[in-house]
Amino acid sequence: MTFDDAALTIAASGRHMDAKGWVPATAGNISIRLGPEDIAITRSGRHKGQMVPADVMLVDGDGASREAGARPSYETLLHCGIYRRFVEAGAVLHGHSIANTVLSRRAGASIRLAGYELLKAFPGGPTHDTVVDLPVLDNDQDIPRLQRAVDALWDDAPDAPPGYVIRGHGVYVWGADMHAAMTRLEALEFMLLCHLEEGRHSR
Ligand SMILES: CSCCC(=O)C(=O)COP(=O)(O)O
Ligand SMILES: [Zn+2]
Repeated sequence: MTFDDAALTIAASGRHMDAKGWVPATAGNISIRLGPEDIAITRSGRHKGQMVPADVMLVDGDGASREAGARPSYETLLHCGIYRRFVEAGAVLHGHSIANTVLSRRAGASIRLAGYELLKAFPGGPTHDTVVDLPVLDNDQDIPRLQRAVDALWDDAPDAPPGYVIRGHGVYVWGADMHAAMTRLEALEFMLLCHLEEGRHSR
């Protein structure tokens, strides 16, 4: 994929996430891996509902800007961490939905999703009859330190699902390409909303 194609895809994905209500204010960031050392990613502080291709820039595999003076997403190192760990990851999405924010504030170390048909969007077999324990990490403004915590989690749980939540902050999800990542994010946000609603009605 060329950088121009990636920028178009990322801009369209940002507008889609905004239409869903998952990226309020300037929340969220989005990337596509173009090669071993090239990642197209959203610039910091852009509103995802108004995204155009010029809101996307290039960084290297360590998150360093390839454009003099340009500022990539503050959370770029979290994207790099996913690409470094998972060779199959081709696109990463990060959003701040009400469901992932509220649920993560109440959760312990994970949010258990079980019995949902849409669990098929996650690895583990072509059935709803699986359980996904979505990891929840404490929020941290020190992004290198936060990435170290994510790496420690993956070291301990090599079968962790292709997503995690940062408490009171937002969700990270990835897939082989943008279509796969967005399908997974849509499935996950649907299940989290169901989980939230169930909690509300069982009180
Ligand atoms: C206003 S949201 C706070 C920052 C954040 O969590 C986020 O997702 C957006 O940061 P970026 O630097 O990618 O714009
Ligand atoms: Zn964020």
